[in-house]
Amino acid sequence: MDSQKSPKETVLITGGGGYFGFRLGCALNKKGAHVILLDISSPTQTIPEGIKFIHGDIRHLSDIEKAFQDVDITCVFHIASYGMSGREQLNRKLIEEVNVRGTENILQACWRRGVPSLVYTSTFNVVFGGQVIKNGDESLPYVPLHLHPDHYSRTKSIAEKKVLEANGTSLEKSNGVLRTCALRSAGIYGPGEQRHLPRVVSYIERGLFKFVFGDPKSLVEFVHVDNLVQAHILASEALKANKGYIASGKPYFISDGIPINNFEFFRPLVEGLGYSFPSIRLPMKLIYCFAFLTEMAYFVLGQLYNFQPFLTRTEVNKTSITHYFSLEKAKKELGYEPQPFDLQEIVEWFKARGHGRSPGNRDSESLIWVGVLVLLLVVAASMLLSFVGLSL
Ligand SMILES: NC(=O)c1ccc[n+]([C@@H]2O[C@H](COP(=O)([O-])OP(=O)(O)OC[C@H]3O[C@@H](n4cnc5c(N)ncnc54)[C@H](O)[C@@H]3O)[C@@H](O)[C@H]2O)c1
Repeated sequence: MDSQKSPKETVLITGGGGYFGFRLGCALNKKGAHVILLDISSPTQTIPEGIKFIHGDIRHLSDIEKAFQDVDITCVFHIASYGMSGREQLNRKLIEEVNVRGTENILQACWRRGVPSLVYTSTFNVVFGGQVIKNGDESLPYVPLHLHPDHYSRTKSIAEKKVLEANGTSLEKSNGVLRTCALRSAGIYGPGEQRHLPRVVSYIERGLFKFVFGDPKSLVEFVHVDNLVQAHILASEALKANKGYIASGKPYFISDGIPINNFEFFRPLVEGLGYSFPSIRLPMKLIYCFAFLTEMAYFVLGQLYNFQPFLTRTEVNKTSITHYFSLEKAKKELGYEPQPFDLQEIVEWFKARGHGRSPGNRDSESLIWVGVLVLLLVVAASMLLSFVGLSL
């Protein structure tokens, strides 16, 4: 989206009401593009002038077609998704409808309306299924669908394949073809992020962040929202003739390029908010059993009370098994250069909203939660011991 060359381009962002989609929309708007955000939820922030928000559900082709009508869209950024974390991970039907059927609908609309390019926001999970990966590259195979530990990752993988297979297919309204690529993102962070950070902060504040787990040497990766924005803008450029369509039909891994232990990544946030970083480390297998229990509890009790499961098994894998990837291909072909960021701006963001420890703010609620947590850990430990006993 080079403002010098193409100031009047129109882009459509599915999931543009969400954290990343909105940030991308604002960046593209600043660069001079006309931006349309399509989402079932409005952005939580004020929509800047020049950006149009359309309320629509990607599960319904008619909603998408309304958003596409009367404009010549040059690029679709397909970001909308469902089921990434917490209790959402357990709603298989909705996950499939949004991630798979929604993606099929978006492709349909691109073909019918002659949209020449589509950038899909994918995830590391399409190749990570709980196995150790060190400096993996794009030649890694997809995780076989039946081996995915969760439906979100499985459906993101199906959707990514559909998007990449659509590369080079004919458009109905013109002689051109659709060009597509996929950016496989690490875990996203940044000020105002709503999916992971508030949950982490609520655990810290409720006194539940009392232990870490897994091997301290395990390494994972994150991506600052603005690095991911940069990568998406570069990817859309790399689907154009003047860049030799270099990204056509390809996936790229995108992260900050700094493998780090998951819990160490959050240390500046914990300490910056005035809390002590936990000194207890529990075995990963115990936490995996514990996550299984919390998922079971959600299946049984979630109908009556829609609470947030403390952790899911996928989250245990994602946080404690080494998996990080090379950025070589994204750097070489897209010109991606991740900028350095730290968590200080996030600490400030939370403090400005009244978070952070004040002396003596431990209350009875946090003691109750700690009690529940300990009880579940004891049950998980006895389950683990009986599994070990059975397998001996
Ligand atoms: N957050 C992460 O750590 C992470 C990691 C890897 C990949 N990703 C991918 O990045 C993208 C953005 O993630 P995010 O953290 O900004 O998520 P988000 O939840 O903030 O944004 C997703 C948006 O999609 C919208 N949406 C859901 N169902 C929809 C539907 N049926 N129709 C229209 N819109 C719908 C939601 O309302 C939401 O605004 C997703 O594709 C996700 O799979 C995220």
